[in-house]
Formats: sequence, structure tokens, C-alpha cells
Amino acid sequence: MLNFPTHQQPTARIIFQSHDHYQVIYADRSVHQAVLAGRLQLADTLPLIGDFVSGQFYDHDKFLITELLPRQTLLTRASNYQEQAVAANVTTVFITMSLNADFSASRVERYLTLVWDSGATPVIVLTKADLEPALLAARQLELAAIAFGVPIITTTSTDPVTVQTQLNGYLQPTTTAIFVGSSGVGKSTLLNILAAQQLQATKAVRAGDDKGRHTTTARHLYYLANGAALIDSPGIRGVGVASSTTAATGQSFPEITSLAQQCRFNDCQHQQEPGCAVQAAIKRGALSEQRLIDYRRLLRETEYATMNSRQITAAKIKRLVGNKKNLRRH
Ligand SMILES: Nc1nc2c(ncn2[C@@H]2O[C@H](COP(=O)(O)OP(=O)(O)OP(=O)(O)O)[C@@H](O)[C@H]2O)c(=O)[nH]1
Ligand SMILES: [Zn+2]
Repeated sequence: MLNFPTHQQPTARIIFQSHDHYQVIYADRSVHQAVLAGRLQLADTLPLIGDFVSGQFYDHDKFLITELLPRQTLLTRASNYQEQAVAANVTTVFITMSLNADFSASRVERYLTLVWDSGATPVIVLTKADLEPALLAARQLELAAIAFGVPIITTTSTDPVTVQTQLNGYLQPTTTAIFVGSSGVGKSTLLNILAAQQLQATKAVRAGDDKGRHTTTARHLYYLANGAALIDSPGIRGVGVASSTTAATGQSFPEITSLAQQCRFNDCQHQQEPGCAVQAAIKRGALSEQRLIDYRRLLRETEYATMNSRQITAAKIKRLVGNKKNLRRH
């Protein structure tokens, strides 16, 4: 039997969700199609993958979800400045990054913020060590400098036995782990090794798929034999963890960066400040206003990418209040 919270009504766990279609698993590992009771459909907080719910069976084996049980943790990400829930009751987040093209220490930093915010514990997992043996030591060192004691595991799918021994220590019967990371870094591959069976069809070459391989498009929760739960999730590159930095934004807009050096104030926001060289350039037609708008948008996105959810909300409110003040002035 799986390790579920006890409750007076039958308790199940959500292992899949697509719009209003749910799948739940029972403590005896039986899987059932499920729907939300009408009352829950209108609630502020909808059940999501990883949630424990209670309810009752109908039509023999279908499950009616009538109550969402309290969450221990909630993993979210920022998407279009909106906080978006990823999974509930996750205890361990494997921040998965490949040692080749995908590698970025600053992205790991942003993932770490997301994970600490959620209440779960992070573990950094580097994949594809076989592809970049020469870079391995330097990249491990680079990460160690920002990890502050968070475990760093190095894996290669060419050595599945070592993958299992390295990761099994983090997979207790009470664990719910999730793999997050860009598409193609090898999350499904690790999951398959851990489950020692094909849970996700990795590398399944399908006609019409130009990448020639399966891509995870929906989140699923799986239970391992020992009772540990694992969630596979689609790549979340660029969603809440934008890969560009504020400095990189400046590099993409060199003309604005150089104009800004002529602004009267060092911290000029190029709005209505006196002596703003950027606004002056727009007035005389040397710079398009759209360019400044694009610059601001990207700057904002990269700022948000480094903030936690509370900071994002605060920044949004500040911006809103600031805008209202500006409106009143005109
Ligand atoms: N050389 C090498 N290839 C790997 C390794 N791990 C995974 N791959 C390959 O990388 C490709 C992508 O692996 P997946 O496991 O599907 O990646 P994913 O992170 O689940 O990707 P999404 O489902 O798109 O999020 C596959 O062709 C794997 O065989 C590794 O350690 N070494
Ligand atoms: Zn300015």
C-alpha cells in the first residue's frame, strides 16, 4: 500500500491532469479516471498533479473528487508574469541540466530560487557526462560555487547502474520527486532508468516528429516499487527561468545602452526624467519608441526571472501603482 495521508473519506492522489480530466491513484495502486465535483470546479484552488484528494466512487470505478486536502509544498513557476502551479506535495526537485549545450550555472541559480520557494529540497543532476568529459571538472566547480551545499550528481545514461545507486538514496517511500529542466536534457531517460522499465517512450521515433524522438508534453506522476513517487514534466526552458540576464538584455540593445550613458541620472528609467538621452533620441527620430518598449519588456522579464513569487507580486504592484501616478500627472 502507498503512503497516503489518512482521512475519513477514501483518499486518492492526482497522477495526471488535462483540463477537467483527471487520473487518480489509490493507495492500493489502482488507477481511476476522475472528475471534480461541481463545488470544486468553482473553487479558487483547483487540484493539480501531486495533490491528495478525497471523494467517492461512482459508475463502479470512476472517482468523484469532492475535497482537496491541504498541501505540504507547492512548486510554481512564473509564466507571462503569472504564477503558475507546477505540482503539489513535491519533496525533492531534481534540477536536471545537461553538461553539453544546455549548461548554464545562472539558470541553476534561478531554479534553486524556485525550489526553495516551493518548500521542497533541491538536488542538482548533471546529465550526459559522456558527451563532455573534458568540461566536466570545470563545470562541477562552477556549480559548487553557487550550490551552497546542495548535492550535485553527475550522470550518464551509458552507466544506468551508477544512476540508480546515486539517485536511489533520494527516493524514500515518502518522497515525491520531480525532474525539471530544459527539453532534451534526459529527464525521461533518468526516470526510465530509475523505474527500470519504459515508463515514457524515450527515443520513440515517430513519423512527422522532426526531432525524431518523443517529447514529454504532459506531466505524469509515477510510483516506483518502493513507494517513492516521481513526476516527469515537460521542459520548462524560458518559462519562469529565462536564460538571458539583465546584462545580456543590454547587449541585445547596444544603441540604448550607449545612449543611456549620456542620461543625466545614472539610474535613469528613460521615462520622464530630465536630461534623458534616450527620450531625446526618440523625439528627434534617432530611436524608435518600439525599440524602447521591447527593451523594457525584456528587462522586466529577466528581472522577474531572478525573483521569487513574492518579489514578483511586489514588483507588479509597484509598477501598477507607479503607472497610476503617471496617469494622474497627465
Ligand atoms: N549521450 C547521452 N545521451 C543522453 C543521455 N541522457 C539522455 N540522452 C539522450 O538525449 C535525448 C533526450 O532525452 P530525454 O530523456 O527524452 O529528454 P527529456 O529531458 O525527457 O526531454 P523532454 O521530454 O523533451 O523534456 C534522448 O535521445 C536520449 O537518449 C546521456 O547521459 N548521454
Ligand atoms: Zn534616460
